Amino acid sequence: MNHQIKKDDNPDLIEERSKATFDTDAFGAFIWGGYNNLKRRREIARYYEDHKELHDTVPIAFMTREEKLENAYRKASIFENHIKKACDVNNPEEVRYFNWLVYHIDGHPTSVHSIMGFPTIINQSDKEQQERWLQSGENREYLATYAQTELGTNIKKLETTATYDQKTEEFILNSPTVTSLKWWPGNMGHSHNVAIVMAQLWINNKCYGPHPFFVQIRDPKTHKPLPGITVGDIGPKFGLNTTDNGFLKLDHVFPNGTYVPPVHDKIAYSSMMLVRAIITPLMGENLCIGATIAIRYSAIRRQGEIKPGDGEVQILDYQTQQHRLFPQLARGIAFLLAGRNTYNFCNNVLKDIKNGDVSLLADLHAILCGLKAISSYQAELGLEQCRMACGGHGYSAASGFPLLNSNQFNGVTVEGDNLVLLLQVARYLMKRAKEIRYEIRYGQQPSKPNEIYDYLFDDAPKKCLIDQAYVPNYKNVLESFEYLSKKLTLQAYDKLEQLKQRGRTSEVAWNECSVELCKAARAHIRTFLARTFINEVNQVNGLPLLTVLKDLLQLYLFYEVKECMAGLMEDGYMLGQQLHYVKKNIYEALSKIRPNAVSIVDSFDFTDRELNSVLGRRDGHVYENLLKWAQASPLNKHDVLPFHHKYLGRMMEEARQKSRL
Ligand SMILES: CC/C=C\C/C=C\C/C=C\C/C=C/C(=O)SCCNC(=O)CCNC(=O)[C@H](O)C(C)(C)COP(=O)(O)OP(=O)(O)OC[C@H]1O[C@@H](n2cnc3c(N)ncnc32)[C@H](O)[C@@H]1OP(=O)(O)O
Ligand SMILES: Cc1cc2nc3c(=O)[nH]c(=O)nc-3n(C[C@H](O)[C@H](O)[C@H](O)COP(=O)(O)OP(=O)(O)OC[C@H]3O[C@@H](n4cnc5c(N)ncnc54)[C@H](O)[C@@H]3O)c2cc1C
Repeated sequence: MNHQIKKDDNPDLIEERSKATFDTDAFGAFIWGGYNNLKRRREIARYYEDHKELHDTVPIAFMTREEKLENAYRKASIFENHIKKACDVNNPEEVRYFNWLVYHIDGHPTSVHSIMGFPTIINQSDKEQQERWLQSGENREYLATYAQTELGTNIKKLETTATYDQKTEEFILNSPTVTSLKWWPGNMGHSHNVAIVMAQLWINNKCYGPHPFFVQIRDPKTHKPLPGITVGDIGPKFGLNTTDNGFLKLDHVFPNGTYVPPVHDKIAYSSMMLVRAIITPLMGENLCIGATIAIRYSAIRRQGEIKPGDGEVQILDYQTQQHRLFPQLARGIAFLLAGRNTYNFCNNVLKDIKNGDVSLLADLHAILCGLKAISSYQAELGLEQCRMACGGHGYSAASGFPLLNSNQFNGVTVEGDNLVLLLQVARYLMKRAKEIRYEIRYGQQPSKPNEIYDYLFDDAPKKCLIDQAYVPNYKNVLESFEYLSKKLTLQAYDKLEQLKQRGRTSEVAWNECSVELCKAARAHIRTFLARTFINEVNQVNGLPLLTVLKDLLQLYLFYEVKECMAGLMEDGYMLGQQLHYVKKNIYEALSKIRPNAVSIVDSFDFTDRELNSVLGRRDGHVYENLLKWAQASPLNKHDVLPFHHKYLGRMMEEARQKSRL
């Protein structure tokens, strides 16, 4: 049953919704982690709808950058009062959702304080510092950005220095070169007045590596930059244009403090882990939003005939359109599920770390790096497919895609370039490979058992077992991913070792294997995503929901296997006939999903505000609203543009006069 049917909606959508074979609320509860969460989302969305002061005065697409910033600041100034009424502020998902409704994809203009600056203070300060800065940070008496990236350096080699002065007992923060300027920190340009500056710590001429420092960059009252601080906005970007990403130059600035060594030398990186954990479900949500817009639009757009004489069909009936869109839906769901799992894992490990237990830190780091890299890349490609699936209207800001996709671009870069992060996964895999090749053979115990990589130590079947069974066997597909991941991991490891035996240094050998290393990392993460999706679906009771989820799972698994076919077939593990079964499973899944497609996207329960798209409107009244949208364009305030006669009008007039001569 589809709960979104309303009698005045577009008739094609009513028809689509009436065909649902499952309960959309049950699906929504599965996606958002239970019925109560679904209910809370609806209550929060209603709160947002009822409070007009939180709405945009005109569509964001029609605003200049300054207007966007002012609009975001205006909302931020009243946001704190509202959020306490709308949400349980201790529930991060409720807070995130309310933020999304109010600010949409451009984000809260103090988001870096919430997701990076302040968490760094919470997780990386001692008791005394917490007493001084926790409550005031919570109250937003100050706003802290996270200033790590520099104009031209990598993080191990950061150039910003924090030198301890024994006499004054102060740290002196300095940007010694132009390349050491902090560049990119969010909300640093104008909004925030404190920066958590990552700088190389020097004590008694000894460097202790990058450490975070709490630096007041603007006067708390006047908001003017403090002496020694040069700060500003880095200019317009592809997206996130309500975020004033900034530059910062420190000229011998003196924040005071003492040095307390952390429990692990990578604790300083824990703020990045938290954000990486947030990014994967966000990528899932973005992709599901794009798929919702494109699938609804494809259900109301009629173009061409399949059976001559039968009339124009909904473009969603074309197999090509389904093949373009449904895998995005399945991937979006896979990212949401894996993201939720690892977010919980991340919070548990961060709690352990606070108690001095860092045993799971490396496992967590690797999985977060890999998921962030795969999900952001596939979401970017997938959103582009969604845009293209909407034809010309997909290119209009009215579709929502220009804002969504241009913001999405940052996903592959923020919190570490994707390839750099895949190489971190590969580092971790090479340690497991070493255990497989040497340590276990010589009687040593492998590292602590862990569901994420145990398969690397198991003997999987040597032949692919995918067959043409009517009910697909997911275990056979999962084993194919495991086989590929293990093979690529060991191949990369053996190549590395051979190169080293031939005299290459570790670093040079690493570089010469880095494409293969990234392939191994991708295969490992694909395996994790597939396993998580299977595990989650296996926990579902209730046949109608289970059936539609299995259709999506079937599409996900076989689509991903097809993407890996070169690696699976090159050594004869998978045969040509099996590739044929894989494709058959994909096409079958597309046809099974087709009648439920609109109801599946309805199940996400996205409001029109979240979609921000005329094409994806819940009621399907696209064409009349496209006209309204165009008429609202600021250009159409004038019948004749104020500067028309100055240029084009004059040009035409002069041409007419000439031709009269
Ligand atoms: C569409 C919307 C998308 C998103 C919007 C949402 C929010 C985002 C908006 C804006 C916020 C953005 C903020 C930022 O970007 S903040 C800056 C983030 N910067 C980075 O992420 C830099 C990436 N680089 C790194 O993290 C490190 O350079 C890297 C981990 C790649 C390498 O570390 P290092 O330089 O130390 O070198 P290695 O020798 O390779 O590593 C040494 C060792 O340490 C281990 N390691 C590294 N990091 C961690 C960690 N976090 N936890 C645990 N362990 C870690 C690494 O595995 C090595 O271990 P070993 O192999 O045992 O030696
Ligand atoms: C919208 C946005 C918001 C941001 N917000 C913040 C913020 O709040 N705070 C902050 O500190 N930073 C922030 N950043 C910076 C961001 O974290 C970095 O841009 C990101 O980590 C990538 O680093 P980089 O720009 O130095 O790229 P590079 O690391 O220079 O990457 C450029 C290319 O070089 C390749 N490369 C680099 N190193 C290696 C290697 N070791 N092996 C192989 N290939 C390599 C990469 O794969 C990539 O292709 C933000 C960036 C953006 C775009």
